[in-house]
This record gives sequence, C-alpha cells and structure tokens, in this order.
Amino acid sequence: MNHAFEEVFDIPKLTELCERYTKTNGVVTALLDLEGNVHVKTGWQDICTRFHRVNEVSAKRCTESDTCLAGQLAAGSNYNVYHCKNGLVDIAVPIHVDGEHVANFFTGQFFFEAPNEDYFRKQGEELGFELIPYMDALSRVPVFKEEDIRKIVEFLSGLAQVFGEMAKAKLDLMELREAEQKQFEELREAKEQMERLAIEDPLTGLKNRREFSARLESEFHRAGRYQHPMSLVIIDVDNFKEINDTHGHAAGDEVLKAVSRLLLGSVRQSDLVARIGGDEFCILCPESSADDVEGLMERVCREISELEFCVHGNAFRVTCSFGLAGYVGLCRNPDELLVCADKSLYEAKQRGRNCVVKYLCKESENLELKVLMGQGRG
Ligand SMILES: Nc1nc2c(ncn2[C@@H]2O[C@H](COP(=O)(O)OP(=O)(O)OP(=O)(O)O)[C@@H](O)[C@H]2O)c(=O)[nH]1
Repeated sequence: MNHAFEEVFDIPKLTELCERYTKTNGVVTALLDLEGNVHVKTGWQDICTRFHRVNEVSAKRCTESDTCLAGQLAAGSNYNVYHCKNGLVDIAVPIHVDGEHVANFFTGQFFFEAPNEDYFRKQGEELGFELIPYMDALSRVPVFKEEDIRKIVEFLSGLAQVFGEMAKAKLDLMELREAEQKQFEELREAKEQMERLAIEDPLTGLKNRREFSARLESEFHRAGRYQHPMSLVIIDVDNFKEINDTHGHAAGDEVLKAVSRLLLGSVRQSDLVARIGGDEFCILCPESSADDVEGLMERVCREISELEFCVHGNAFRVTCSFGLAGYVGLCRNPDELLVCADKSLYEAKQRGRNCVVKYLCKESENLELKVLMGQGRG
C-alpha cells in the first residue's frame, strides 16, 4: 500500500465495531499491521495486558508468538490457530486489500480446555508475578469449545474480508481524489501558463507587445487626466542581424536575454519593460519625465556595451540604441508618443548607434531632438 495504514483503514469505525463484537461474546480482537503495530484492540484479558505483555521475558514471547502467527498467514494460510508461548490460544486471519496482504486480524487470549493451573503458577513464579492477582486473571480467561471457535473463525474471516473491502473502497476513493487533484493542478498550471503566454514573451520573460500596448494606453490616459509626466524608451540592439549571422541564433537569443535582464534590473518596479519586436524593447516609465530617465538610460546604454559574451571561444560585445520620448500633454494619443520615441531611435541609429536620443514634444510641429550620449559616428 502506498498510503499510511490509518488513511486506508477507518480505525475509529473498526474499533467501534470490534468493541460491540467483544461486548456480545467476550471474544477479544486486535488489528495489527505487518510491522506489528496494534491499531485496534478490544477486550484484552488482564493476564495479557497486566502480566504477559508487561514483563520483559513474557512480553518477548508475546512478540515472538504474534510474529509466528502472522508469519504463517503471510505464507498463505486462511487462518492460523496458535498456542502462544505464554500458554494461551490465539487465532489470526489475514486482511487483504486488492489482493495484497496488509494486516492481520487477531482474536484469542482464551483456552480450548480448562488451563493447567500448576503450569501457570510455576510460570508466574518464574516471571516474578504476584501470584494471587495473576491466578485471578487466569481464572477470567474464557474457555471455548473448538466448535465455537470454528464459528468464531468463520465470522472473523468474513469480517476481515469486509475490512479489506472497506479499505479498498477507501483506497479507490483516495486515488480518485488524488487523480482529480492532479488533473486540477495540471489544468490550473496550463491556465496560468496560457495567461502568462498571452502577456509574456517566452524567450525573455518580459511583457509582450500586446501587454505593453494595453499598459501604454492606460498610462497615457492617466498621465493626461492628472497632467502627470510619463516617458517612453524604445531600445534596439545594434546590428543584431550581424550578431546572429556571426555567432549563431542561439547566441543572439542569449544577447536578447542578457539585455532583458539588464533593462529589468535597472528600472523601477512601477516601470514596464517589454519586448516589442525581434531585437526591440520598450520601457514605459509612468510619473517620470524624459529628463528624469535620461541619465538612467545613459547608464544602461553604457552597461550594455560593457557586457561580455563568449561563443565557442569568440568573445564579443553588443550595443543598443535608445529613443526616448517624454510626454508632457501634447501628444494626442499613445501612438503619437510611440512615434516620437521611434523618431528618437531612428536619430540614434543615424548618429552611429550606441547612444541615447531624447525627443521633446514641445509642440507637435516643433520637434526637438537632443543627443544625450553620442558615442556614435553620426
Ligand atoms: N536570435 C534571435 N534573432 C532574432 C529574434 N527575433 C528576430 N531576430 C533577428 O533580429 C534581427 C534584427 O535585425 P534588423 O532588424 O535587420 O536590424 P539590426 O541588424 O539590429 O540593425 P540595426 O537595427 O539597424 O542596428 C533579424 O535578423 C531577425 O532575424 C529572436 O528571437 N532571436
């Protein structure tokens, strides 16, 4: 069994059932797993609980008897009648769950005929028991006729079968629930992945163009409504085609991931970094004017140029061009702001790449471009 014994067997319910059985005929019961742990125990005789199972020597014999009794069941017997090493009779029947022998159901602690008192007196002396209470406990041990025991065994075998079937039903239910839970988890994970894929770029883990457009739209309107500043940066890897062609597509991917990490690690949590095209990224900075972010972008531009890549022993570096546009309320819609940032980016490329160009939307007709970091050739 792959489950804990108590999970599969309803111990409180079985105990209640066995207690009722013991009350009707005085027959004791015990349910033991194959490691010898007692899970149900009803009506046990004092001679066992107060004497034999307490004294070290006789307790050892009890364990040996339990093991021997169980051992024969493990070998395939339907039941086993055993004269225990402390002089009483025990009976055990196996419990199978789905064909697997998992436990034993015991009764016993009785005699088939009146006990030999001299034998028990001598045993009591040897073990150091107080003789009067020991012999008194012996006198309470029931004596059953073999014919009665046969009926008891039949009943117990039936009961053991019912226990096994109950456990199997519980096991099936648990397995069904586990399968359901697993399916539920898989569905939840698939749904989360779908939701992630809908808004994330799978290569870099950055937000994708769709998510970026939605956020730009809402931030644009918020900035307009409250007259707050907002900036947009478009970043494009310089000569990326050449990187792919020279070092391979996988190396190109590594460049994109490294640039993504650097961008993400450089901005505020409230900013949005997205991959909006093959080698094109966007950063949306709410509550920040272009003046606020230009210094940061210059630093990022430099840090990207300082990254070192190595493919098959060939080291190389990359640079990016940055087009920055600050929204001060003159753009009429998010697309106009994007166009402004794009124009800055174009200018950055024109000026030889690896630089940041800021676009100021002073008047929509009166454009002002400022080259912030001109390492380029233009
Ligand atoms: N490795 C890799 N390459 C990509 C991916 N998506 C697009 N590309 C490549 O990115 C390259 C982009 O190159 P271009 O748009 O021509 O521009 P560029 O070479 O960067 O030149 P400039 O922008 O002018 O500096 C193309 O060769 C695309 O095939 C991707 O996910 N992984």
